[in-house]
Amino acid sequence: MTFTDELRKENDDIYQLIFNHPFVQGIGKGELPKQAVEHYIKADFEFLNAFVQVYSIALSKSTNREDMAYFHEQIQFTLYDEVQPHLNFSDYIGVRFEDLQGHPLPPSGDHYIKHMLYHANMGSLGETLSALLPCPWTYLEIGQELIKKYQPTKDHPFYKWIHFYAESGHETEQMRKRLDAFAANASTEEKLRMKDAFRKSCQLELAFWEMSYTCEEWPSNKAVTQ
Ligand SMILES: Cc1ncc(CO)c(N)n1
Repeated sequence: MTFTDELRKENDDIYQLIFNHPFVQGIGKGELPKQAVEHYIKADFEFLNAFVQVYSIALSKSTNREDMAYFHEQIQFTLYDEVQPHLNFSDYIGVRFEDLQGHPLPPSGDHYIKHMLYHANMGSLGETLSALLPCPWTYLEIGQELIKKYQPTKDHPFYKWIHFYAESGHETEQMRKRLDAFAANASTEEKLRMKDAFRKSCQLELAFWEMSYTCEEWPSNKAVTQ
């Protein structure tokens, strides 16, 4: 069993909670509260900006061209290709994508990007990849699970979103291969840090869906029971 096989197995509890989350099931059913989708897009736009920054930190720590080319490609994918699923969601709520940009991240999303930035700044490249991997991996499996369960046709409102991620296997494969290579040379302590970073990112993926579904806000007189 590879290191990433182990990670997947140890975190199956969180993967299942993600698949069963009402936001994710709502994507499959093609029925979601518009406010939740709006909350998601606003947060995810900022989240993906932070993702690009994390890749850039990783790129700056790379010592060979192959790793540099890899992080460069991933930055391009996030900046240009991942706009498609956002456009699918913004079409659904009938709001221009441009109007959903520049909004501060709610607490769970903020926690998630700071978790990734922490590992990117304080840890090794292996640790950084461990914090990043649940992003492509959980979305790939969400896409695959939703196709299996709902078999969406072209007239499904989230057909493009579901197919985009169900067909993003290359992203996960590439990241797993790199992380497995780093893990092969990592000490026991570093592998423990990698496992901790991976599990917390799985948990923060789940928290991100919940944040969107409940339209989570920073505590204030609006968001706190008086
Ligand atoms: C929060 C989150 N995780 C993963 C992805 C997929 O890259 C995304 N777009 N947003």
